[in-house]
Amino acid sequence: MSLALCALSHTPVMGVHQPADEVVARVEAALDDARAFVADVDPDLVVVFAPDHYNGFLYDLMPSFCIGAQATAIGDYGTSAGPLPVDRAAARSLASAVLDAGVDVAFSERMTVDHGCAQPLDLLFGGIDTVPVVPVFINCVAEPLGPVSRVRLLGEAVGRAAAALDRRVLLLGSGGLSHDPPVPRLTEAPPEVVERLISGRNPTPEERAARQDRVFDAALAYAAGTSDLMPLNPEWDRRFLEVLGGGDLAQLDSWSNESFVQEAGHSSHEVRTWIAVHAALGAMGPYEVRSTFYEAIPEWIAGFGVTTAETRGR
Ligand SMILES: O=C(O)/C=C/C(=O)/C=C/C=C(\O)C(=O)O
Ligand SMILES: [Fe+2]
Repeated sequence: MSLALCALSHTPVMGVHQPADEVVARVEAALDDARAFVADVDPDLVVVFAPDHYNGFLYDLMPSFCIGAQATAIGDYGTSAGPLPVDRAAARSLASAVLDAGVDVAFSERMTVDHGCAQPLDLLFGGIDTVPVVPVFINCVAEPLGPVSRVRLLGEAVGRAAAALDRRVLLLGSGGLSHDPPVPRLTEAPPEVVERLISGRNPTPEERAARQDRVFDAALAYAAGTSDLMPLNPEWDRRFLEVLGGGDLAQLDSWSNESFVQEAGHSSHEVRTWIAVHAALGAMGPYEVRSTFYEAIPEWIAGFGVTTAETRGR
């Protein structure tokens, strides 16, 4: 049995509008480090904690958390499409254990995932179908959200259950850090967008392309300094990473949801996936960060981080 962790930001803009070559090279080097770490861990199961961006989870029924026993990726923003090789027995076992621990996780036999789940698998494994996975959805965009303490408890419960599987498990977190890309919000959107957030599954290719183009255009404006989207907050990002590295995750319980938005943008809630993976790893004892990378990358509207960690003394 072993647990290891990799957490990384995702961005729809990667490969579309690139930052300077030296920035891309630094990101690639960090991803190379992460890939080497993952190759060394040689996981036979990846538990991937990911948000969704109104592709699989909409306001017709929005759970806080959901474990998928079967899942399909839609292939947005150039990420891989198709069925994920979900380990159904492991998914059921994790879901049962998490429920037993008192965390009311939803369970799906038809989960749809988007780039939030597929991009880190593509980046680390070269595809979404190379290693058995269990996808764990964490709602990071659709307000209202529960407190981050619940995310920590979810992570701890998954970590304990994953350790009991007697497998080499990689805990993979996807999202964040500070960023405020143009993801619509129920309370502010015009009626036609509200309807899409409630029941807009399976848009036409044209509708999807228009949505994606809006994000790409927003990234261009953001990089050019002509956007009114909120600035990245590297200072906040570094403070957050420091807390995670230190292992005392309960400190984050006092960070209110409003403070995330005010200091680091609406989509900084995606760091819930980082909290979950660190809590999961920490559930089995103290851990050590093996590598960490951070850079604010306006071209990608992303405080971009990559962290690997494993149980101390492994
Ligand atoms: O316009 C929409 O409905 C959707 C927009 C997105 O999916 C934007 C995604 C942005 C990220 O995933 C990010 O974390 O920056
Ligand atoms: Fe995202």
